[in-house]
Amino acid sequence: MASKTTVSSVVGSASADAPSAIATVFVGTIVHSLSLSELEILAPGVLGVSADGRIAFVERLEAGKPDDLAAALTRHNASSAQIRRLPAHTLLLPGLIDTHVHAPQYVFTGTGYTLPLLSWLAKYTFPQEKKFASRAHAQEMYPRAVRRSLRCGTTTAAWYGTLHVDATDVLARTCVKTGQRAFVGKVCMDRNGGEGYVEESAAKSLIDTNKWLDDFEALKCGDRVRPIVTPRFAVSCTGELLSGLGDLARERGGLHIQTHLAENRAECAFVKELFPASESYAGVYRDHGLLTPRTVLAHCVHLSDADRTMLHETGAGVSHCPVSNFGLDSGVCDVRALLEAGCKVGLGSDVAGGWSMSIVEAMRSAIVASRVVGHVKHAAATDAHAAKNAHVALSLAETFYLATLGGAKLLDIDSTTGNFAPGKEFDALVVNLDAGGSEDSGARPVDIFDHDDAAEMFEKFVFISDDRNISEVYVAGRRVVGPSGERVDV
Ligand SMILES: O=c1[nH]c(=O)c2nc[nH]c2[nH]1
Repeated sequence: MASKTTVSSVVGSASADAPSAIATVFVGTIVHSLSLSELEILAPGVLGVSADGRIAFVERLEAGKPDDLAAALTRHNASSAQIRRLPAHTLLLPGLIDTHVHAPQYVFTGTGYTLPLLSWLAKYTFPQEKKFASRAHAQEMYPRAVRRSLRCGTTTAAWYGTLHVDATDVLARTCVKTGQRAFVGKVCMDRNGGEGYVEESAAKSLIDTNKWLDDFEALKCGDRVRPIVTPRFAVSCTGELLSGLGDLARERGGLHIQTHLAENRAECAFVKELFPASESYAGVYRDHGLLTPRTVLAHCVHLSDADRTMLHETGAGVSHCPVSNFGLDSGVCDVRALLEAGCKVGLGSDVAGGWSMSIVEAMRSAIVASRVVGHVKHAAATDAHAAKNAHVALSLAETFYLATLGGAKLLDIDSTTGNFAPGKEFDALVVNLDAGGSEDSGARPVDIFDHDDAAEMFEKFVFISDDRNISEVYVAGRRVVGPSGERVDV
């Protein structure tokens, strides 16, 4: 499809230049995270986006005082900007961040949830991933996965591809073309793969990874789509490959790294057999130079206190994937313990271990998972005092932080995205809570009533909305999903 940028699809276009004029001003209910515990609800609020796609200002307006908006526009030199008044029952939110998702697995999402991890990999995952040896297959499937992710409001994704250099190149190009902010990884594995789905040696895997990184540089897609070094997990990588990838990430200027850690008990036992000299599964990655402040570790369900301390001390962070942890019956991650240990945490859909691309679904499941952890601890507590202090479940504000600013911190892009702090790029969702049908059709995912205030509308977004409610998606000021859900070609 031909490249097309319409005036209405761009509220600005991010560049590194000096601040530019304010192009668009949104007026309505604005919600974003200031920190783990602070959710700011501006009802009403006003947010200005510069012509360069960055957030120029965001502030509260005094309800019922129209002069307040005029004063804000004058103060910010925005009187000639386009004003977008958001209707009632509409929220302006920062874009969602999926810190762990497998693009080739999109094709079998929703199937296979009767098998545990290692059998599931053998039966579903490796046979499907193998098909991406064909570039044509990748060209057909990857746009579907990335568009679905954008449609669910994911403005940044950390994608796993497959072993194949060519197909992973297609994935990166798809992210560039569709406008999603992304990290894209060529998967590496030199043992314990499926039939015909394993690299012949550590050396070959490293040669291919270097080639893929060289190709990536040649794409010249700037910072918005970046490579991420991707050893699949310790089960499928020899020590030689793990160390080689750790060295490569360091030598190439501190590249991001992603892998899986301690998802399932059988997997943990297997890793113990494969790496008897390491202190723990987390220790395997540390011993091979893979725990850095730019490392994203998916799952982390079965960790000890010492492992959590190790993650905190190395700066490596966790992608919490609750939907997948339920889907593959892997266990329940204690996110509170990770946060208390000072670990960075974001949310991951982990399609297709997870059955949904939606980080909103991940938020709901994160709340449920955290409550389950609390009940289990409560039941195990030996006295009433211990039971009372057993656990504090994740709050709504904390969970939204994990889905946005927490994910940005985990990926080390929080100076660019994650909330609406001035200077960041405008990655945002317009959420229409009236979407899906007429008021009396019974077809709406969300029904808003007169008694619902802004906080309650936001709570309904988290607990009962679906992708029909996400009417517009912006990345760096560019609209990548349109008002009625159509894709804007970029
Ligand atoms: O949920 C998961 N999905 C995967 O593809 C995978 N590979 C290793 N470990 C994994 N866990």
